Amino acid sequence: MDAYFVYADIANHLRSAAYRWDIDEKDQVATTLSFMFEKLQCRETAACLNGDLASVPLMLTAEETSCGTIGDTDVEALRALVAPSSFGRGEETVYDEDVRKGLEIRAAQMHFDLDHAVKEGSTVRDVFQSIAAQLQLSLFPAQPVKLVFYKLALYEAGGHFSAHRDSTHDDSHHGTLLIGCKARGEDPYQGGDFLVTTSNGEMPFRIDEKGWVAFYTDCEHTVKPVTSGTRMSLQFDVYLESDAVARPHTVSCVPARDVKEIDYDDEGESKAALEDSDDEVISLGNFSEPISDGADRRVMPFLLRSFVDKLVEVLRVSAQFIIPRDDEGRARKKRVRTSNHPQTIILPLRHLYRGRALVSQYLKGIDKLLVDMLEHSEDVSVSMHAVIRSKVRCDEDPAMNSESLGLASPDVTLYKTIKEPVTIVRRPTYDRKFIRSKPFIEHTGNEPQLGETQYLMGAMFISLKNRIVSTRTNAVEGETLSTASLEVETAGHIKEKVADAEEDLIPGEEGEDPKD
Ligand SMILES: O=C(O)CCC(=O)C(=O)O
Ligand SMILES: [Fe+2]
Repeated sequence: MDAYFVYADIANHLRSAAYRWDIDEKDQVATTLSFMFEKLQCRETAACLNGDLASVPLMLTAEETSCGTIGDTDVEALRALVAPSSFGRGEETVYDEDVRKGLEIRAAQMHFDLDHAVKEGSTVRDVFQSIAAQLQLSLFPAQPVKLVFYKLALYEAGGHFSAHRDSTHDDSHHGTLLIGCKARGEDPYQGGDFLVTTSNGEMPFRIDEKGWVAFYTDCEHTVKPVTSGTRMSLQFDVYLESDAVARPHTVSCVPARDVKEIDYDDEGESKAALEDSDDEVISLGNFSEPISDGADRRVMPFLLRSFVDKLVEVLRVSAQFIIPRDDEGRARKKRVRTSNHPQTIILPLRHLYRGRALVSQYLKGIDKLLVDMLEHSEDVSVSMHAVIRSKVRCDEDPAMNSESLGLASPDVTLYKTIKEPVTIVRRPTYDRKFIRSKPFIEHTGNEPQLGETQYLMGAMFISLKNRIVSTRTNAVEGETLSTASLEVETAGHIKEKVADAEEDLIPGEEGEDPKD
């Protein structure tokens, strides 16, 4: 059954089928967990109409003059500054019109006059501030949000950019914001559709001067070929950091908020988001995401809570070592092993994180909501690590086939094999794309050699905190312990082990697709 795997003591028992824990009836509860995990959906894009954007002037830095506004852009003035757009392929910077055909102007050559009044009583600064506040509510709840101008992109007929993820420019960089510009004296561009692929499906947008679109940096997106006209977009990087960190080209920064301040109604929409803003909200709120099949699947806060409750239940059911107590509550000396059920649950992170950004302050979407809830849980402890899963395939001798699970080091090799049994909760429609994989040994020479693939992902490790779980009657190897307490010895040993390794860990890495 694919929904859920257990790996046990793999290093020492590579070929032992006995250590594979298949799901049978008693494991229904864990299977349920996998389906519940799948149901946890969270928005990964946000978009909003904002009538004030059109009157924001675009300033050319060298001349200190404007080249019109977002709603009426002097394309001829921009043409003197444009350069062809490259993209990143692995470590290289590449020009390849099959992947990307477009022009751009870098942030150093343009800026915004933040004090300019767009209408009575409100300035360009206020316009960006309102966008940053809405991004915080919709994509980055309670996290500090900073908007930093990155570039202007210009596509003419034939221009396009095939599916890619945006390059991240720092560990704190987690989103992209786009605002379209209208070319002066031209009809609106044709073609040039903008598609964002989220883990909830594909979302189409039109990039124009009427509003803004934002998405997490690891969401793949595509600019379809422009068929006529001039398509321009202003691109901003979204950093999760306060204004104590100085960054050139910053246009706005909203500070972190106390999580408790965010007040979600029963629909999972943030009430504040709707009250604070005059803008027409297309999609706001942290828990809902209209998806492309037309269904409006919503993740209510209670779904998240019941998922965490179920996690705790599974861990309790799996509690492996129990210390029977006598009537005075003293632990009996001998520990009785009742099962080899895993005491650690591994939840793969849904998003990608670079370098050392695998920390709760930088998590995105459902990852962030889950970690926040787990960190506040009285029942479980949570830590995050890069996990590597290796599959070894031996065509000569299929009995040699094996899989192992371990912690990854910065060079994406196995750092430490996880020997304890663990449960990995996989979504039934789990998407490989979010995990980097590489075949690293080929069949070579005359000798048969193992073929091996590694998958790397960021994951949460969850285990019960050390505590008395319950006082109840429990059968232990046929013996009935009346008034016995069950004390669960947690999988803390995994956590300690990981703590030694922590310094050198690299989390879920980005793939090698075209990036910008
Ligand atoms: O212009 C756009 O809509 C976005 C372009 C883009 O994805 C990029 O330049 O990375
Ligand atoms: Fe992009």
